[in-house]
Amino acid sequence: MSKRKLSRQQRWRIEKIQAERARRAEKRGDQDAEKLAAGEYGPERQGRVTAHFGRTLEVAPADGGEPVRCHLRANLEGLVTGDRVIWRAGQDGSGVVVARGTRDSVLERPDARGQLKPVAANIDQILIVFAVEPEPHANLIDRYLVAAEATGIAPVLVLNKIDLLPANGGSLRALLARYETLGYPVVTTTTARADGLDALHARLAGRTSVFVGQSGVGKSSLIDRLLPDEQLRIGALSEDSRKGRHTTTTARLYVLPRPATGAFQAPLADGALIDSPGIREFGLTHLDEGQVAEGFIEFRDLLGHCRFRDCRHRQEPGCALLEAVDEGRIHADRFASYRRIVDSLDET
Ligand SMILES: Nc1nc2c(ncn2[C@@H]2O[C@H](COP(=O)(O)OP(=O)(O)OP(=O)(O)O)[C@@H](O)[C@H]2O)c(=O)[nH]1
Ligand SMILES: [Zn+2]
Repeated sequence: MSKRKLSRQQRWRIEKIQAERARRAEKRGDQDAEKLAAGEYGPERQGRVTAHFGRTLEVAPADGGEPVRCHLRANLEGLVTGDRVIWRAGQDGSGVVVARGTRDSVLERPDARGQLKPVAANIDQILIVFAVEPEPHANLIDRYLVAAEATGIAPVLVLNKIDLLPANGGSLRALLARYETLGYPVVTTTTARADGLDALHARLAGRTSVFVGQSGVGKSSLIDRLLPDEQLRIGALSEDSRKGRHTTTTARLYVLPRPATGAFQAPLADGALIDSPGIREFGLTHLDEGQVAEGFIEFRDLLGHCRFRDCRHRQEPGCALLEAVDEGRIHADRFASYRRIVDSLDET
């Protein structure tokens, strides 16, 4: 079969599918309009998307209660987990989403073709999980921080498995102190003690968070402890797995239950966790050299102050960054890390 013929056939198929989709969407739109006009839907309510499967969404009512399966009005596209929406309840227990609220933040991931797609919205903080074992390199922490800074979402460093920390704190404590000096919040955790997650609970309260970090640092263990309601998670998973390969891209929002014990029990506001395998693998993708430099927060005030406008901060005279390194205002390790990350961009 010739290439041309194949592509014509493909085009015909695609057009047919699109026409069918448009027809269905129109029909659904007409039905919606009729139902909305006939008062078959209740009043407008606020909610938040907890999961999405194509054009079907799960929406948690803002005023509490079980999530409701909703479909989208024909003119709404591209909603993701975490989106704030206006929805109306139908008479059959399902609902319709009629509007999307503005987003505070969006987390994007490359899809199968390498194009960035939003996967979750309205995230307040990215929890970068590290552990005493496997021991993190400063460079790895910096990579995550740069990636987080590029999203505009606040990063938080979580050092897990502190039960394995030597009595004097070891070199890791010193490393993390450096990041605290830069202004990054650091939380330490252990799943080995009942009170090991107290500081984390406090950090999660009232915010929407995602966990990222390299394999083996304890993300699953932490999340299992935060969401002890196994049924909830297993139910969500089996539902996702029916969708086959979509599992990796479908993010789910969990409202965190209040901790049953501990000092934080009463005053905590509800927190939420958005999780998916794709989000956990979040790392350094699609950044250019400028974004990497911006991702080092102590560089920011200096950028644009080098003698040469196109300074690459290597050995140029009058480089504001190199001067700051010489004077100790930028830590030499952080600068070395910056260079390593930039060099790795050239390789890809
Ligand atoms: N000593 C100690 N071990 C822990 C702690 N938290 C988790 N672990 C162990 O570390 C190992 C890895 O934990 P996981 O929760 O699977 O790590 P993960 O980050 O989810 O790893 P991936 O699923 O590969 O991304 C397991 O054997 C856990 O039991 C902790 O606080 N202290
Ligand atoms: Zn420079």
